[in-house]
Amino acid sequence: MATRIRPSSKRCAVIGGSGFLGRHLVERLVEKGYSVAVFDIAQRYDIPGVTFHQGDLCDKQALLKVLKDVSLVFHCASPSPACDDRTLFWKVNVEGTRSVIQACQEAGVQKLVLTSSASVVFEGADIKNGKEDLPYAKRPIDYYTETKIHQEKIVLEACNKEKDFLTVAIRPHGIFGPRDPQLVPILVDTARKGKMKFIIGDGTNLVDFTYVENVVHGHILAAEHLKADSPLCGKAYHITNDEPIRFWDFMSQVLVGLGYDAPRYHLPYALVYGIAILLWLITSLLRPLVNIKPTFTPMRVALAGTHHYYSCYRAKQDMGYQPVVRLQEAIARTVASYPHLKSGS
Ligand SMILES: NC(=O)c1ccc[n+]([C@@H]2O[C@H](COP(=O)([O-])OP(=O)(O)OC[C@H]3O[C@@H](n4cnc5c(N)ncnc54)[C@H](O)[C@@H]3O)[C@@H](O)[C@H]2O)c1
Ligand SMILES: CC(C)CCC[C@@H](C)[C@H]1CC[C@H]2C3=C(CC[C@]12C)[C@@]1(C)CC[C@H](O)[C@@H](C(=O)O)[C@@H]1CC3
Repeated sequence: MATRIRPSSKRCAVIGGSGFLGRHLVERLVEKGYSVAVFDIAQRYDIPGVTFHQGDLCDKQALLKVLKDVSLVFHCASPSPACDDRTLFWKVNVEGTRSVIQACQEAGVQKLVLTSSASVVFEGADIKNGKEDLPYAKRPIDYYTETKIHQEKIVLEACNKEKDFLTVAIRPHGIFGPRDPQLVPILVDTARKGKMKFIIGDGTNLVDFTYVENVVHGHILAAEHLKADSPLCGKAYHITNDEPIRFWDFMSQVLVGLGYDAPRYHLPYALVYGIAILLWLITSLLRPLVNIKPTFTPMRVALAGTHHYYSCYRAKQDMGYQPVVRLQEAIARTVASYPHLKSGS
């Protein structure tokens, strides 16, 4: 039997490396001297020294070709939560992740770092300083999150020290920063439609928003600390900015920074949540005839009106994690990165 020569521990692949988080991760890995192969359904940029492989992670043979000479894989690919396609979520996040694991094992990859989500434990009720031992949500806030739960379980269960295949899951929450296609663009779009005048609830609910560079830092620390004798094997880790902020203060700071008015008028949480459920029911019934996407979905209202912040004590203890960019600096950098979204532009 031919023995496989172990590739350098600095040869890695980033599945989903063309995305928002993936690209920031690739850039930092290159800065740190890693040689990086990106595997993604799309190529959206070019960086010297990074090889791009266009393909679907559900295609095990295509993945195998890319993974055969890497020792470390980051899996941060997923359909966008906004795409609302249940078949695609299941195919990519669940079945596709199984094919990623098989390809890693067949190719002799030693470490797999999954980007999971803190929302795997969120059911719409307050979470204050939640630890990783909270049970998975029995009623997740949406189907995307349901598939993230399955995905995380599959990856963590695959950790096998005897087979020299180690896995870990990073659970970020509310990632933001330059080039994010989701949080700031949706917020600005909602403000431009005149729908950001209201605060849902009393406005005191605390939430984690995590700057993308801190999330990247957590991923790389996890990869570097993941060893057979380390506590990381088969575990999940919250990675946040460790500075919970009032949801509506965060939204207001971003809006005002971009030249829009901050929301001012309060609406009762239960009322808005009830209306969101009703709208969701009506639009679901009408879907065969017309595809309307409401701005205030039950999921967004739940996220906007409850506490959801998480402890990253475990990451501090096991991998020496500390955020590298503080929240106010992160907000300033983010606002400055969106000149095209400024009011009046
Ligand atoms: N953005 C957040 O707030 C947030 C929070 C917690 C967790 N996450 C997780 O972080 C990861 C990255 O999210 P993001 O915000 O960068 O999303 P993104 O949409 O910017 O990036 C996802 C990337 O995955 C790629 N991809 C999708 N389907 C694929 C497939 N079948 N094969 C290969 N590549 C595929 C896309 O082309 C894209 O480049 C995801 O796993 C997401 O669930 C995101
Ligand atoms: C219409 C307004 C009330 C809100 C406008 C901003 C929202 C679009 C974002 C505020 C919190 C964001 C968020 C996510 C998507 C965008 C928001 C709802 C996620 C659900 C995206 C998927 C991640 O896995 C979740 C996570 O656990 O980090 C995000 C949670 C926060």
